Amino acid sequence: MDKRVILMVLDSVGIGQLPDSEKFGDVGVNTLGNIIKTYGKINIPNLTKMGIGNIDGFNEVDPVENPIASFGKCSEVSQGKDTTTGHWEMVGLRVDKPFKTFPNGFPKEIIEEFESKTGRKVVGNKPASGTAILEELGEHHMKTKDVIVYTSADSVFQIAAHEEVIPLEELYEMCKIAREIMRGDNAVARIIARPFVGTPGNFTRTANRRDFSLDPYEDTILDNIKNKGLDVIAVGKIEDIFNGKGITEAVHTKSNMDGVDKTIEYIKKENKGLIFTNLVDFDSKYGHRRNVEGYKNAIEELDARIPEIIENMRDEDILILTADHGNDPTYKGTDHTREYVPVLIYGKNVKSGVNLGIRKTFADIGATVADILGATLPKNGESFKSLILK
Ligand SMILES: O=P(O)(O)O[C@H]1O[C@H](CO)[C@@H](O)[C@H]1O
Ligand SMILES: [Mn+2]
Ligand SMILES: [Mn+2]
Repeated sequence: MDKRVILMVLDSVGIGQLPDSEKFGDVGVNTLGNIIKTYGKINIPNLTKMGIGNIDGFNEVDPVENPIASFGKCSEVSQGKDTTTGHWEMVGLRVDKPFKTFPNGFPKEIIEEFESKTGRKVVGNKPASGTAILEELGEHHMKTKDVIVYTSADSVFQIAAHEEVIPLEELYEMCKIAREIMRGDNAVARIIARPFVGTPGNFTRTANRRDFSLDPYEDTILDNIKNKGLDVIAVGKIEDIFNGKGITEAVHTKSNMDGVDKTIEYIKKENKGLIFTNLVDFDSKYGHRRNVEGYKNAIEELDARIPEIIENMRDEDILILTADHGNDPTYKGTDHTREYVPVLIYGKNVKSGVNLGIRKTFADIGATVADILGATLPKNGESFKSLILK
């Protein structure tokens, strides 16, 4: 049987400050570590067995004697701490020039162009937390049908609209118009549709969020794997993060647990190559909301599903758990945090207990995946396949 890799990104589950985190305004950040510290201990027996506590410098979980996985952590070299940057680096691209951000909102000309092309007026136009801005402007939007445009510390142009006020299709259409406007000098990493429902004081965002990314500017290992005739199956927001480039099949998800379900469904199916999953609730539902308890519960909930993932794997399958940046819910503000990400690799054909140390770049993961699948290696990153395969 062909080898298959299941690469699962636990969105924002970082494991501690990088040497350059201070430059990003992040001191003492440690998403998983600080959550554990808040409670003394959390219930993650499976991550513990895999060796999360054996990772160099991650001291919030006690190391185990015989971890069932190989373990390590990766540094981010790209100049950013957002989802796009993290995932692109992971598959072999380096983002040397940070994506453009708009800390004072978007220039007047951009808003005017957007208004004239969409036929809708804009309110907001500033950096904001997505839930706070609904409290502030949701009611106004419902009365006037003006759309709420906002940004954040990330390179994003976000459009919020009530699903019963503006049909989803129109919202997605507006995102496509914004995507065309926000290119060249104004190339934001993502345009994001933020539909919501409910009544003033009780608004909730729905799972119909869509991200409209830029194309990765070069081929990644996803293209290399696809070009070999293998499957590249995207679960959750992976398809959006790469704007579909290098992906052969995709499914969107409603929640972390739905993401795990759909990943397991694909593990059970006949396919070969890569199953690439992103579990975004950690980040969007808990990290940005600075909801420590919610984040802790979400990690415990994921941990509890690990045995089921493993039981469904074929002998040739290789599972990699990692993350794309941090989002420490105990830290000030509501933004991502610059952190190391964990790497845990498990499979019947993978050696257990190998310490992969501190890898210089997330791209080591992509290089290793390409190497395992016999695809062209990325320009960046060093494969550690020879260290881990039996
Ligand atoms: O506050 P919300 O809308 O969840 O925004 C968060 O989600 C967006 C994309 O990750 C970023 O802007 C981030 O700040
Ligand atoms: Mn992310
Ligand atoms: Mn985020």
